[in-house]
Amino acid sequence: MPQPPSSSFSALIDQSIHVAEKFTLECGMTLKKVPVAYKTWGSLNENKDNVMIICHAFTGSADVEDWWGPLIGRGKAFDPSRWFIFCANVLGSPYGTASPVTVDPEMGKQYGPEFPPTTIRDDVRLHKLVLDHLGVQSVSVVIGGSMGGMAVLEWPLCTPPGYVKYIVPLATSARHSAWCISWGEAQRQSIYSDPTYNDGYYQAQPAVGLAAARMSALLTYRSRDSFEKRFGRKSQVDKKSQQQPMQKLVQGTTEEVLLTPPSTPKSTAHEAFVVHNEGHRNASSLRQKTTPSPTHGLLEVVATVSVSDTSMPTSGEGKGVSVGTDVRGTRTSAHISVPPPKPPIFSAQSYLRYQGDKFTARFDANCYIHITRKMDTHDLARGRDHLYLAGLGLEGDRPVQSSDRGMLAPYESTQQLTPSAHLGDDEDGGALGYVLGLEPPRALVISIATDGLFTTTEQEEIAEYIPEAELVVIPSVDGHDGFLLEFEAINGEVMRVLQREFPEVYEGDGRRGGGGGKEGEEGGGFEIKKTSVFGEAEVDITSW
Ligand SMILES: N[C@@H](CCO)C(=O)O
Repeated sequence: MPQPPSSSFSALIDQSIHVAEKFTLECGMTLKKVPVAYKTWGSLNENKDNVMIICHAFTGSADVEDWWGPLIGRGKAFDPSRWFIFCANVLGSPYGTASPVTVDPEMGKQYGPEFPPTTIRDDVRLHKLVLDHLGVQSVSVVIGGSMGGMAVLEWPLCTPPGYVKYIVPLATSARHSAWCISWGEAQRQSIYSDPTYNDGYYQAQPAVGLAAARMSALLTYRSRDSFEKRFGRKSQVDKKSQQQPMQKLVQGTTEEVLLTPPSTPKSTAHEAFVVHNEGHRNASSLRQKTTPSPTHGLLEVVATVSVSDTSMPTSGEGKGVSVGTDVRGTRTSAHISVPPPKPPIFSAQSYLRYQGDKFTARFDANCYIHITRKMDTHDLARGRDHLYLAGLGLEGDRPVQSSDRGMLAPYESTQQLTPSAHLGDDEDGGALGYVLGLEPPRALVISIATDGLFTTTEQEEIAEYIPEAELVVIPSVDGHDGFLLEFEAINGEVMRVLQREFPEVYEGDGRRGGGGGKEGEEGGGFEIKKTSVFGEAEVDITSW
């Protein structure tokens, strides 16, 4: 099987690669020659402790400028003139760190579906090796949202006490909820159901399944009201989105697949078939289909909707189509005197398809499966119940040691599935509350008010058990992705706590020079200046 370079996706990013000679994962497997992709901005101070770690979300990368760009710059929350900012790509992501698209140095071929399972804790331990390599002595603050927020919560627990001084988790949870686990499962099933997936041993990206997964994921990242406000029942008149071939990623090159079924109706039944399958992206199976029976009966339903509901968008080519009702009350076939109507395309539908295509050009299906499973393992109390018991004096007299904090907590499937005590079961929050109590004090926990994926209740739980933590709920119509879009509000909140917690860092004008893309840039506004490749910011929301 021809192998693409492992950098086929990561080549998009100007980043550094550190290679760890070997790394043992929580699952017990040892990876050799492990690439870790990372980016830094600013420079280390003399004490090598002015360190700000930023943790990326599910499909993000080490390129913070791409997805949180408006937060970086002089006078902003991520100020490279004051901070040494570090962001590393997670295991399993296609953007440079070891993943299913990486070539296994021992086998000489991509890991593919054989890439071993990894956890958020593995990411933290691996990224700390890079910080050690860079000479970092301790970390002032760790900030990140969604999956990045999971890592934020794990950093202080997977490193020696005091190594991390402060944390800002956004739009995240102390453990992955049943709701999130279920969405991940549904999205994996979309990928598995693509006939080209081939158990993960594909040469060409199973783009149809991956696009479907991204479409449903995207809906969980937004909100009902944001879609209503943006799209309503508008039609999509741009023919591009209906007719443009979808690009399939094939080992770094692209091939085209027809998006739409044959468009010349041979009969009214055939037209119904075409309308029925509008948007069905598996063009090859459509080509193999036999013409459906004219008595199929679907035409009536579809044609009636097209012409009797005047609020339905149409391409404008359906004028003159009439649908009658005979004396027995049975619908008759559409009377086609002019070219038949194209299936109606709502703007909202078209946007989803656009997002699906955009995503398959930048992400890998095996990586998608891998990272959703990684998030499923997230539970701060997993394997740490003994800390809680020791705290209650129920596990002998052994004092809690730093090595207990989960740095190499055993990972077994049974443990992964063992629920920790539920918050609220005990007044003290049980094991999870106890573990949250080990986090650095005064954390700023940020929630997006309309987040239906990682709900405000989950951030309330985090804030309740971290000593003296503060919860800020940011109003936003955008749902979960608000953490990638509400730049000004997030910047203000993060700046406020950083100046309070690290007054010494804000003395003077800040340093100039050193490495870092936006070193000299003054704060400026928070408008989106460029459409993010990896994040959700779009300059022109109508450009698709
Ligand atoms: N929309 C973002 C956040 C998900 O939590 C992503 O795709 O990574």
